[in-house]
Amino acid sequence: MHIKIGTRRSPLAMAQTNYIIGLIKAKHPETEFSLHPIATIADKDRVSEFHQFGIIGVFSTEHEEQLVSREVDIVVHSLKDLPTTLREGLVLAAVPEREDARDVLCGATLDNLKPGAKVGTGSLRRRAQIMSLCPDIEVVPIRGNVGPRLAKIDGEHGLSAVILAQAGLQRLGLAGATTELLDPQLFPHAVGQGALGIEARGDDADVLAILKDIEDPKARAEVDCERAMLHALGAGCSLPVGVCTSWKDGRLVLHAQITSLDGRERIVATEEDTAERAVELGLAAAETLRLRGGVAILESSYRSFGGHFKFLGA
Ligand SMILES: NCc1[nH]cc(CCC(=O)O)c1CC(=O)O
Repeated sequence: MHIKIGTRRSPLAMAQTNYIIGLIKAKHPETEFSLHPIATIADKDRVSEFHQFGIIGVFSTEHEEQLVSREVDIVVHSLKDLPTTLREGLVLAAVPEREDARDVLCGATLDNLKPGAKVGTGSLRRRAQIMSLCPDIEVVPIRGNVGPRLAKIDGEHGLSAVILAQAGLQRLGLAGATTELLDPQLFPHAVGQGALGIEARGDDADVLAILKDIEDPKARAEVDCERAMLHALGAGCSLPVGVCTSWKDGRLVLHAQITSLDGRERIVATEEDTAERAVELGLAAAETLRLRGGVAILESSYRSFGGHFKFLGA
């Protein structure tokens, strides 16, 4: 069996793709692979902030074309960057074991961020949540690969800290840069964060059978529930929706938070159910957030999209 893999060229995408090749080879040593690198919208447009792209898949649109045209057979995604609606004919074929899903600070820690300190992040969720915890700091929008983002700490932009995902740092061998793991109950992470997802064609039975062998049922239940919630809210990964999924006596517990962009308003919901009802659990959490006014906050975040080239308030 020969599997063609579509991948971005960024160090993180390459590390993730190679990791998945290793997982598949451990179960099916005879499998051969070829890599088909591609530039996504996110690679071609290095200027816009992510939320300006709206809820389209800035990392996934070109990949889905590669899959549909059969140029490639599978694509490895950071699940948090994969929209909750896939292109017709494509499926989320497998979710392997999840890495640490937490967000982290690199540079200054929460306790020693001084008033006026600058914290770098390109995500509206991280922006809203750090403003909520530390109202007197300044958030500076940054994007780019993980390495260059770390290099901005204490550099020309005067950033005291940047917020990143622990999973990405670990996959790049850069976890030594983490100075504080943020408690996900206080600082919930993005839907799907820390998990990889492999997208394939829904009718490609041979490939789907191989991919099933690297699935982790717990990780799958977690991301199914988180993604069902995000889908019901109509939100994408860059909106201020955070989650923290845990297990209690074999049951899945979903804690979710919507934060206003200025950090002043916070709507939370905590629901639990069995793993088999992961999707229903996600929908229940979305409904609770809606009843508590969370959707109104998201709608006002959407309105701040509208083609502006600066963050609201930045
Ligand atoms: N949006 C970029 C992105 N996509 C996935 C990760 C990290 C790895 C993961 O969450 O699985 C990152 C970098 C970051 O947010 O720090």
